Parts: sequence; structure tokens; C-alpha cells
Amino acid sequence: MENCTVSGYHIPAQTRLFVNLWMIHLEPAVWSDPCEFQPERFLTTHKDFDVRGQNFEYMSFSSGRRMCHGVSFALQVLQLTLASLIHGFDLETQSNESVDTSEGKRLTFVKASPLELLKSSSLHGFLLLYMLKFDFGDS
Ligand code: HEM
Repeated sequence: MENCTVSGYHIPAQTRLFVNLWMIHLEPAVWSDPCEFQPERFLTTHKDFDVRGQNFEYMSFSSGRRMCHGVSFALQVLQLTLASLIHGFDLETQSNESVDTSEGKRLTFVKASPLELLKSSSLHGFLLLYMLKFDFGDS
């Protein structure tokens, strides 16, 4: 470890640096309306953005030598889990109110308010509940 200078900032040797991915992902110069949930931006304006550490504006799995080792696994499991949930459940809120997507204040991000969904009666949905050991209460 040596002293170095990054973008004009002097970083003494042995400094522990934290990269604030949250701020990077809310940079308005890159992301228009950064607080809006607009997944379609990844099909249009940002369709060429790579999440595997090549675009420093978009680093959910970080970048470089210490980036996430589970990135390939995570991307596949996330897709499978989401697809299974959508396939197995009719997703609705209690009285069709919109979902509160505000974030809780933690080191890692959690929803500020719990997501309450109505259970589906499909066999696939029940099997999924059992496999994932979800507790959806009695709704
Ligand atoms: C959506 C899911 C995931 C996200 C967003 C994610 C994100 C990250 C990030 C940002 C880091 C870097 C932390 C740092 O800078 O110190 C990291 C590290 C790491 N992740 Fe993940 N991760 C995910 C899932 C997984 C999974 C499923 C595995 C394993 C199967 C995994 C294994 C690791 C390991 C071993 C490291 C440490 C790498 C190192 O320090 O050399 N991650 N992850």
C-alpha cells in the first residue's frame, strides 16, 4: 500500500476507503429522475450499461478484484425467483393501493414498510411458499 492521488484527492497509505454505491446510483447527471422506479431505462437509455463492473456509473456488484464473486449466480437466481413468484402468485395489494417503495434507513436497504400481498390459490404458488418457507400470514 502506498500514498496515492485519485482525482486530485490525496489518499494516504493504509486508508480504508468505502465506495458509496448508493450515491453513484443516484447521480442525476447519469440517471434522470434517479429516485423514480423506471426499469424500462435498462431497455432504452441505459440498455448498454453492464452491471458486471465495466460501467462505473452502475456497479451493483462493485468492480475490480474485490467485486462480488456471486454475480453470475445472483443474476440467475434473482431472475428465477422473480419469475417463479410472478408465475405462482396473483400479486395484489390489500385494497389495490399503490406499493410504498420508500427505503428504510439501514446499512443495507430494506423497505420502510413491509410488503403485504394476497396469497394465490394456485398449486404452484403453495409449493413455492413451502419451498421458500415464506410466511404470508392468513390473508
Ligand atoms: C443481488 C445479489 C448480490 C449483490 C447486489 C451483491 C453485491 C456485492 C457487492 C457490492 C460486493 C462488494 C462489496 C465490497 O465492495 O466490499 C460483493 C461482494 C461479494 N459477494 Fe456479492 N452480491 C450479491 C450476491 C452474492 C451471492 C449470491 C454470492 C455467493 C454465492 C456473493 C458472494 C460475494 C462474495 C464472496 C463477495 C466478496 C468478494 C471479495 O471481497 O473479494 N454475492 N457482493
